[in-house]
Amino acid sequence: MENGAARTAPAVIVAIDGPSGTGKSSTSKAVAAQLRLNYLDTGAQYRAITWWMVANGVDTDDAQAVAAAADKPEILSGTDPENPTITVDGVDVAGPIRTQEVTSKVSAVSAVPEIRTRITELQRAIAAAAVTGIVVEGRDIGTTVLPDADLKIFLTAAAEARAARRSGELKDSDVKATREALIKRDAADSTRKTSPLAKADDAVEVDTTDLTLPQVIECVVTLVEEKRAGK
Ligand SMILES: Nc1ncnc2c1ncn2[C@@H]1O[C@H](COP(=O)(O)OP(=O)(O)OP(=O)(O)O)[C@@H](O)[C@H]1O
Ligand SMILES: Nc1ccn([C@H]2C[C@H](O)[C@@H](COP(=O)(O)O)O2)c(=O)n1
Repeated sequence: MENGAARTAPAVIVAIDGPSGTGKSSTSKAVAAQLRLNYLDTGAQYRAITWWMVANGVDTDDAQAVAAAADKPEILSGTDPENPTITVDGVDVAGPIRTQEVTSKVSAVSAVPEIRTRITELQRAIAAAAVTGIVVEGRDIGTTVLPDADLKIFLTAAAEARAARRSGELKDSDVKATREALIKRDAADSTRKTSPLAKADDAVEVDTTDLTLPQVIECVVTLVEEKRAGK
């Protein structure tokens, strides 16, 4: 180190993609907190714009109506992994975006190209402003939003494991119905024309089916540290 100056790690951009319930949010938040990086939940942004459409009476199955309203709501994401926030026109929507109604409509809204253009712009601006770096999780981060990310991870897990994890979060839930709903949402997200859920060619695939959450976090932290060390 020259002149006793403290060595600072270069900003690192980490993209974490994968189907629903593979552990993207839990892993990304923990990795970002451990490595003092920012964190962005892009699914929350698509949920937030879907919440706004529902709250404002827009028919979410009418792609033209959704496209016409794409620029209307102001969506702000707070990127502290210890306290991620999401507001729409100044309203905290962290709770309302997780309702069954929003979950059932978010794939249709996020398939509309004008919605993707709007949200992708927000995501790139947030990533560009992250001084120390950021972990961004979603479906198309490695392929479309941040194709030059320093590290791309694609998380997978068997549908049974994902449904069991999700059912553990929901009161009175039926694992079979949860599994079917996950598979239906993944199919819609993977087959849409614009920027579908997909693994980037240069992503590292991590199958989390038989791994505990701490094991997945450790695996990703190691991959980031190796990348930073230039290995
Ligand atoms: N490896 C794991 N083992 C057991 N449970 C896990 C594991 N990873 C995540 N979970 C749990 O599974 C649930 C879903 O995880 P999480 O929300 O992180 O997934 P996700 O991929 O972000 O899902 P979605 O895309 O639907 O938002 C949470 O309750 C989380 O604690
Ligand atoms: N980069 C992204 C992130 C999310 N979506 C869509 C598709 C998902 O079903 C939905 C909700 O995401 P979740 O909160 O479950 O991670 O949002 C997308 O199209 N692209």
